[in-house]
Amino acid sequence: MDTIYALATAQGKAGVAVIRISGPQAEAAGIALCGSLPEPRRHAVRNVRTVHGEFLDKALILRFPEGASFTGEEVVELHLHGSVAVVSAVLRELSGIPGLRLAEPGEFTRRALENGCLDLAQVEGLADLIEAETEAQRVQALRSLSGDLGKAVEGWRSQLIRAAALLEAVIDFADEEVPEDVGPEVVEITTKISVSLRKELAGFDAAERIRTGFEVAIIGAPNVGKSTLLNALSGRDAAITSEIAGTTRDVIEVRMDLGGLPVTLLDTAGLRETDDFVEGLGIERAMERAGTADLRVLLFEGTPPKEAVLSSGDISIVAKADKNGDGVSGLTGQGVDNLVKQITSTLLTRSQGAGLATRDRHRVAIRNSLDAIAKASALIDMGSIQYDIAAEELRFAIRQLEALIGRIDVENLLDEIFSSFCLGK
Ligand SMILES: Nc1nc2c(ncn2[C@@H]2O[C@H](COP(=O)(O)OP(=O)(O)OP(=O)(O)O)[C@@H](O)[C@H]2O)c(=O)[nH]1
Ligand SMILES: [Mg+2]
Repeated sequence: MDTIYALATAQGKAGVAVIRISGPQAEAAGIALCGSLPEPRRHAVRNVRTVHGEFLDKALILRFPEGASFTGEEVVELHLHGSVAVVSAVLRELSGIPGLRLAEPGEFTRRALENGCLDLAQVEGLADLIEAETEAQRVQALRSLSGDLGKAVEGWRSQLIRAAALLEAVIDFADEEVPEDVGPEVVEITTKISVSLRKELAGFDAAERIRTGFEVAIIGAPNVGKSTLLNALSGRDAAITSEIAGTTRDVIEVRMDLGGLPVTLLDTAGLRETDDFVEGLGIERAMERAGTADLRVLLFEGTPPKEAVLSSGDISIVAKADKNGDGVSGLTGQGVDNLVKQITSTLLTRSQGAGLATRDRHRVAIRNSLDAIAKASALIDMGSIQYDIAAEELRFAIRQLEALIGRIDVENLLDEIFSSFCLGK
């Protein structure tokens, strides 16, 4: 196993830069650079030098022994001055030590997974935490990182193993005196687990939205002030506005933090019949994105349009409140705070009940597991003659849950998951 190293902090000037070294030669490499290392899990200040004794930097050194580090391996951390020159000098020195090489993106975390320090769902939680930009994302990512999904899966798994074993015991005794019927006990287990799995599925949409963000589309007729409102909501001049109807063509996206929720606001082309080819394309895009958005804010003047594009929970609001009385005005800011509150509370309601399953991969595994458990229950109802097939279904359900946390069958997933990690993580 190679010893790997990388800059763990961001590139560029900073107060501190941390270089992390992990693997069987981490301590030897640390000693080569620093002369000596602190006690395990303690820190010490050392002069970092080249092998020829040239002084590179004065640094804080941390050492974690094998079995008590993030990766599970020997780890040495060099907390250097956050200088581009210092970092490149130390990296250059490390590259010259035989047996050491630069880590690939996510490789430290990959080793943590391989050494059983984290399960796959925790690895995904860590990736989410690093990506997190809002409070709701931070809280959810920390929950994933804590291993709650793994614990839940372990519970379901051990009960399903028991259920399958009960069925298999009956099969093994088939020619002998028939033991007490295990059907009712197995069905009790599968029913209980199905309820839990269904609850996880129910919380998936909210959790997934918190992870990737909600989309809110501003729609309405041309010239009602959609782009002006987007600019007012986002606090910047993101979209072109003009008195010419049909100004906006492409969908303009602005990322925002609303009450801790990640939200992408969409400004769209004004909806109307048009002979203008390009405007027509814009309207098609507007309809499409508005259709898939989580929430639509319909701006209108005069009588409220009976728009088929709206679904329940959507917001329609009078535009240009400065002229029309009630409603919202992107121009003067009137009613903007209220609209923000309304959007935020709608989305907060939808983000309630977020579950532990945050990715489509989780949803599919839970769905497959549930389906197999349902099949098993139906087979058990048909009598002990079907117990062997029912047990097979349960074994399939167990494997789906095992894949969920990376116990089995995940080699092909790893490259994809780790490709989203940055260098040094
Ligand atoms: N009085 C008033 N004028 C507004 C308000 N919002 C926008 N306007 C004006 O209305 C015109 C159209 O504004 P836009 O924001 O470009 O309208 P839009 O809905 O994006 O229009 P399209 O992109 O063509 O669909 C501009 O001249 C704005 O200055 C408002 O709240 N009050
Ligand atoms: Mg516009």
